[in-house]
Parts: sequence; structure tokens; C-alpha cells
Amino acid sequence: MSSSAPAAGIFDRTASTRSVELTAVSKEFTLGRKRDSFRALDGFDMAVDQGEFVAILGPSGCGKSTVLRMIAGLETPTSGTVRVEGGPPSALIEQHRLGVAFQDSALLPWASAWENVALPFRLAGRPVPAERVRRLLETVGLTGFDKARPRQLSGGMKQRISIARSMALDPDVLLLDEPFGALDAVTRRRLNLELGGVWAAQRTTTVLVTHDVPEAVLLADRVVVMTGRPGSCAHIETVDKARPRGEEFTRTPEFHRTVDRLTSMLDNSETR
Ligand SMILES: Nc1ncnc2c1ncn2[C@@H]1O[C@H](COP(=O)(O)OP(=O)(O)OP(=O)(O)O)[C@@H](O)[C@H]1O
Repeated sequence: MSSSAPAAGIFDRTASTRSVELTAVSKEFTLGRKRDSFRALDGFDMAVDQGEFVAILGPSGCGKSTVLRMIAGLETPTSGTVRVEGGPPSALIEQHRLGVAFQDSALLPWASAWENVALPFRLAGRPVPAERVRRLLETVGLTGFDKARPRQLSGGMKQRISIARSMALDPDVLLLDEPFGALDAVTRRRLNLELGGVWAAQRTTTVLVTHDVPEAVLLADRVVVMTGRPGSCAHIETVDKARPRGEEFTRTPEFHRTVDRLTSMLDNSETR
């Protein structure tokens, strides 16, 4: 079901199918008045093919969110390059071809579920296609909640709206940073299965940052395991399992072996 490979060489794929590419990326942050700097990422390489789902696992503080923020154009590398769909991240953002959902669902509190999902169309200055917004709400299981305000919804429902919103403009690349991190284990598992189903139908190129090893193995085509800070790529796991992947996949010995192997890698990763 799954296969391990050393970090080097696994991303040896044709450039024409490549969607996201980080090459020898390092990031230094400046801290405090003395302007001390510290290195968060060191020579990080990653490539994601079009239509691929890649999950990033790593110890706390190893730079996972920084990687995602670079792909989203919110941070720039100190050295190395970040290319998305063949150009700098800014090009994709200007064209509204990037979808983002983060841990805190960041919904507009005064707006209805429907208006929150419609927001990307308004920000892009496009007419809101009511039927598409309705279908997005249906896709994430929120039919009938279109008029509800975020405070009237559970945490899981808010995250579903956030994910529906990130998919609204049918982005070329979807970035998910711990989208289910604040949820209880049962809700998280259910939403994992739902996201897997939605994703299997759309196959949007996706990068997911997560602390949850089963979530990564269930959802991803490949799992990147990072070293401790400064973060680099320690290992890549290919999860070679057909989609859609249902709950039965999570009960297979292969699933548990892969989860155990990646968990022990994370347990052993130390700050360099
Ligand atoms: N804007 C910033 N200025 C200074 N340091 C930063 C900044 N952003 C991130 N860092 C630091 O860079 C390191 C990596 O942060 P990042 O949030 O990317 O890690 P992470 O792997 O996502 O962590 P976690 O798993 O705990 O969420 C951390 O030590 C963090 O404190």
C-alpha cells in the first residue's frame, strides 16, 4: 500500500505536471531589538504535481506553516525559490487561483454561511453564481444552513464553510493549514473522510499541514516528514491507495503500519 523512499530523487518528475515547487528554500527570521536572526528552514525541497495531495508532517516549530505561507505568498524565502504553477506565488494570488483554509476558520462573523462562501467571488469582483454557492454548501453537508451566522454553527460546521469557501473559485492550488486542528477527534475523523470524498471528485492540487498522522495517511498521495528546526525534508512516504478512501482503509494493517512508521519518525526527529 505504501512505500518509503529517501528524500532525494523522489520528486524527480516532469516539470510540465508540476504545480508547486520549492527548491533549496531557507528562511531566517529576525528577532528582537538586537536583530538576532534564527533559521526556521534550511534547504527545504518539495514538489507537488498537478492533481496531487501532499501532506506535511513535522515536529512543532519545524517550519510547516512557514512553508505554506511561502506558497501563499505571505512570506518570502531568504534563499531558494518558490514557484507555483510555473510562476511566483503572487501571480496566482492576483488571478484568484489559490484557495486557503487555516485552523481558525476566519469567517466573517456578521455574514451568513452563504455570504461567507460567496466572499471570494466578491473579492475577485465577479458576479456571485448562486447555484455554485448552493452546491458548495451542499458538498460540505450544510444544505439548509445558508442563512446561519458563524456564532450559530459548531466548530466543525465553521470549518466546512471555510473549506467550501477555499474551493469557491475552483482554485488551481488549495492550501490547508491544520483545518481541523481545533476539533474533537470524532468530528475531525468524520471531516477527514468527507474532505477525502470531496477531494477525490475534484482532484485539486492540495498541500495540507497537519500534526495528525492518520489524517495525513488517509488524505495524501505523499506525506513529507520534516526534520526539527531548522526544517528540511527528512522523508517522503508514498501512500499508494486508490480513491475514494473510505473508513475501511483506516482499519487495514497497511494503514496502521504506515501510521506507526511515520509516528516513530516524528518521535525521533530532533531539533538540529
Ligand atoms: N514572523 C515570524 N517572525 C519570527 N519568527 C517566526 C515568524 N513566523 C514563524 N516564526 C518562527 O519560525 C519557526 C517555525 O514556525 P512555523 O509556524 O512555521 O512552525 P510549525 O512547524 O508550523 O509549528 P507548529 O507545528 O507548532 O504550528 C518557529 O520557531 C516560529 O516561532
